[in-house]
Amino acid sequence: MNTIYLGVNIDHIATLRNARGTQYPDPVHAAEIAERAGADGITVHLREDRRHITDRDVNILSQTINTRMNLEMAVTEEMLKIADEIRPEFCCLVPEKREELTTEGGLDVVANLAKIRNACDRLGAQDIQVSLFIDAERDQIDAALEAGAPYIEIHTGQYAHAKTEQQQQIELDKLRQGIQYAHAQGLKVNAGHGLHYHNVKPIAAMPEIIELNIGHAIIARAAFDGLHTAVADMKRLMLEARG
Ligand SMILES: CC(=O)[C@@H](O)[C@H](O)COP(=O)(O)O
Ligand SMILES: NCC(=O)COP(=O)(O)O
Repeated sequence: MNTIYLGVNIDHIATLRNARGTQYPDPVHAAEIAERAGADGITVHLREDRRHITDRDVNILSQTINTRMNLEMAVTEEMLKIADEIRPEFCCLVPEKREELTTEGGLDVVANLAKIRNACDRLGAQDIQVSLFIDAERDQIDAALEAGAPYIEIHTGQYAHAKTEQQQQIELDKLRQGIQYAHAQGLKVNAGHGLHYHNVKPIAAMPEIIELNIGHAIIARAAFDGLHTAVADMKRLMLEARG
């Protein structure tokens, strides 16, 4: 049975810091604790509005992370230039709307194929592994292949936010079909968004998945149990699910 990796998204450490304009809690410190607790990578979303993670955070993290950085970013010239300067191991291209509370869906690769293919080419030329954050839809998966991305990250938000067990099962089946299809096409498959301690196992059990990127639920749990325990507990659940 193959293993599964945990990318810890530390955005909301920065949300707490920015709430008061203090220097604490520092995402740089959080990354060090998360890695000690078993994180296989650190994910940060540098949003256009810098509502949480800032350019300072990304710059320092790029010099201090011991595992690997997954820089989430919109497909803009500004962000592509930042990725060129930072040279993270991974870039995950995500949709972004200023008014959104959090990411609301996957990238529309079908409608933006030329732009996204160009971004994949530019990032790939800098030896950055590109992942496209998409919904588990065949047309988007096919478009991701056409765009030349080696990875996709399947958006698990619909599953995570399902209101009933029946709807959750429907969303889980959609995810499973999309993940199996993408894997069969030769894509490397990650997943994330809205996963927490009570819904992560069915996703982690899917053998095609390489990595889960999880943030909000871990940072929330850290408020009560501490970040080291929150990360270690999530990693343990994922490995238990994988068997
Ligand atoms: C793409 C995704 O699902 C998250 O990684 C993203 O970072 C969510 O945005 P916030 O972190 O701002 O909630
Ligand atoms: N791409 C998903 C991610 O990095 C974390 O999303 P969430 O767990 O904060 O919803």
